Amino acid sequence: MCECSTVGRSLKFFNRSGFVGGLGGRGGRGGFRPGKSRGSCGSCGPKVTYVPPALSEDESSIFAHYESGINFDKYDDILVDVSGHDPPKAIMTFEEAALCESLNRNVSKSGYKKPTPVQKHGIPIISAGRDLMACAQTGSGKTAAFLLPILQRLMADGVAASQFSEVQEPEVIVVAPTRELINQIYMEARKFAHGTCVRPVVVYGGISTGYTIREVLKGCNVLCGTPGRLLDIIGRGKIGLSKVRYLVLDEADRMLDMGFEPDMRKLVSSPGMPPKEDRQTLMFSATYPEDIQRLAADFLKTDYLFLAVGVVGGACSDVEQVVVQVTKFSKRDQLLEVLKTTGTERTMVFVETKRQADFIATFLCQEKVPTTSIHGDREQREREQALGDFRSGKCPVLVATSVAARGLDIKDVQHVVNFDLPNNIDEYVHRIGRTGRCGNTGKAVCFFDPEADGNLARSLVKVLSGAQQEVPKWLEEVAFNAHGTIGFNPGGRVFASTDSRKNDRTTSQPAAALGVAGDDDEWE
Ligand SMILES: Nc1ncnc2c1ncn2[C@@H]1O[C@H](COP(=O)(O)OP(=O)(O)OP(=O)(O)O)[C@@H](O)[C@H]1O
Repeated sequence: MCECSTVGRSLKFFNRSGFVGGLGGRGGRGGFRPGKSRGSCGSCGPKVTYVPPALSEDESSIFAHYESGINFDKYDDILVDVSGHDPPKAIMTFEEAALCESLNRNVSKSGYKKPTPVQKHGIPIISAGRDLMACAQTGSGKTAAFLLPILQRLMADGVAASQFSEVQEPEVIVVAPTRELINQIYMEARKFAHGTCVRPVVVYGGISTGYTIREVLKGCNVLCGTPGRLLDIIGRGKIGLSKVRYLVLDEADRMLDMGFEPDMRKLVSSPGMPPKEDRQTLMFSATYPEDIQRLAADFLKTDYLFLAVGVVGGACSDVEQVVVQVTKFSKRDQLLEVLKTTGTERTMVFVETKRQADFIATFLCQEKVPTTSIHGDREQREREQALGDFRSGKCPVLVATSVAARGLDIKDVQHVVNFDLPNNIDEYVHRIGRTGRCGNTGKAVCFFDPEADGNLARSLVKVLSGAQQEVPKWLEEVAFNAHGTIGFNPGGRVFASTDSRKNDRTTSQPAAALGVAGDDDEWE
């Protein structure tokens, strides 16, 4: 998606506010000069010339990881439901996965001792050649659940990247909705494939197309991409699809909602792409509205398996959720109050709009809170710098739009603040899932303005009770008043409870009505 259309808005804001940067000491005005590159599609505005810094080849950086937390073993208590015909038996250990030696070595260097439930079930399902729609809570290891069995198959078959081919023919395509997330998935693939002949490559908007093509032409077995850039590279004839064996949709519900669905349809109908009967299609997310599940079936073989770890769409129970009643004008002071208690602990603050992200980040900088920001109006260089400064702890506060809501796995994020609530509950579940990952605990504070957020009250109450969190009395009242008594059942579920093939009736909100990211940001 091209970002050109947003320049005018940003310029106006920056000129009026006199903002001169300070978001983590970088970025700011420089990125918004007229005439400076804003386009990512390559066909409008000046060419994007950004080339990301070379990656370290040092093993300690490739295998850097954080420790699993005190609740890691509690994953085993979560109910798992696999539906569909004849599912293979789950594995209990990585040894049972019978990974080849180099993959096994990379798994242990990554600090993985035992598989999480989505891995215990997902690995044998994928190894058995089945299509899969998998749902498991945020931070519970879905990435390795698809990467390990795929890489195992490629390694067992002796697949090797060829740098002598003008058209690269990857065996695997992984798509995800945001640049930072696809880059993270690529880094995981690179880690697990380390020291083998399998070569992952990543393509996404905001970086030089020439550089991207050169990287692809060095050899490509696992192509990770955001949809727009992926289709662009395919359209330039640099990628042949006839060898694709695996198509993975991470954040699958997002990839199939109205924002990305056309691109996904274009991808699967691109020349050379094997039909669904001749490839394995794998979908992963923590949330799956039922209508998206139905739509997803178009991409999957009819005998696909549905794996649900816990309640589909449920929030991670390792995150303590607190809801604070606010008014529009008290939010900024309350944010400062919250940040006073969190001190220098890493905190993500989610806001509704790009403009609001800049505004709040500037405000916090002025209040001497080292803060940076990430959203779709920042150049890729700035986005990566912001994430780097947040990861390193240089800026312990990151103000973000929903562009950072899904998938990002950042060490030591202890707090998530929903300064503005998103307009759909799934987005809330993903946002708070940036903390409390891999068995660690975390805290999420959400500012609830009854004037603005009343429509979310009911689903919020249900998410809270579903994750055994305290539901404030006032919130129950708001939910009750917003919807009356009929159909209001705080203890009930707002989620698609399971595989939509089991249900005749649709209970969830149509994805079309949910909109896309839940804010004004462009994701790709
Ligand atoms: N078996 C394991 N043992 C230890 N750590 C693991 C294991 N599996 C995954 N992890 C780590 O847990 C963290 C979360 O994993 P991952 O990012 O794959 O979660 P996810 O389920 O995809 O989350 P989200 O829904 O937010 O995208 C990562 O740092 C990953 O390296």
